[in-house]
Amino acid sequence: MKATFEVDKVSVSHRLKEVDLTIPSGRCIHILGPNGAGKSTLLNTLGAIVPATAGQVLLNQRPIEAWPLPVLASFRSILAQHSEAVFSVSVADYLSFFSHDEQSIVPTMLEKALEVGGYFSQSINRLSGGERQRVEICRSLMQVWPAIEQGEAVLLLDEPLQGLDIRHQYGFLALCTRLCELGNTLILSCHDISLSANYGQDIIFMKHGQVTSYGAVGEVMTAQNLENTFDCHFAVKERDDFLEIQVCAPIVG
Ligand SMILES: Nc1ncnc2c1ncn2[C@@H]1O[C@H](COP(=O)(O)OP(=O)(O)OP(=O)(O)O)[C@@H](O)[C@H]1O
Repeated sequence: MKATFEVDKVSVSHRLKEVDLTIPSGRCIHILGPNGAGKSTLLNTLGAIVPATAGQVLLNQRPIEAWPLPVLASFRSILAQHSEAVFSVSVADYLSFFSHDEQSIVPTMLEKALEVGGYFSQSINRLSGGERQRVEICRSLMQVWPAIEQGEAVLLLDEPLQGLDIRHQYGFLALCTRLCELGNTLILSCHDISLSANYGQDIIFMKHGQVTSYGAVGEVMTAQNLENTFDCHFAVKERDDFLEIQVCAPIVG
């Protein structure tokens, strides 16, 4: 079963305004927009955490609120922007709650990208912000790992790159590409425009609770769209396979 979203004129009071989107399965979609644009709200509405006050979200033609929670939880995972406090358990114990494998706690593909094995004996509450974020990304993916292996997962990640050092940012983005190649659908919010330009397949630009532009990176990653979204001057240059994004200055007045 491949996951497809149809978002039909979805509003959430004072937070989202008449959002229309069709999101096919197997894509790696980055949501970009300034603070307060509605990125987290959109992710939470797609994930059935925040209900729409008008319009409808369909997941595989079925209203999102009509999915039984245990079924939804078997293939849809959410990484929240701020992780909840956890009891003082070791990282190994924490992750083992979400493990589907008796041989090793963390799947090899995740360990290669996130390198959490070195923290197994440490208490989760004593990790640095970035270390904790890697553990939380790992947890969110392990939660639906059988669906990921089948290429049927929907991964909704709110600012997953937050706090990651450069090595783990690139490791994680390469992992995202691999997960989408398997057929999984990945939707994440991000504040690093250059990384999104080069690692996202599709971009959703948001501002003031509305989607201002949505499409393949090559079509929508234009200086005009960036300026409209962020109120800054931009230069976009294509170099070989690489899109170079320069922020020149905020638009004044
Ligand atoms: N629980 C809530 N109840 C009411 N309004 C909220 C709630 N959470 C967020 N908002 C408001 O909704 C708007 C969109 O917030 P949202 O968190 O979706 O933005 P965002 O694009 O994810 O921002 P950021 O980049 O700062 O994380 C903001 O104006 C915010 O103040």
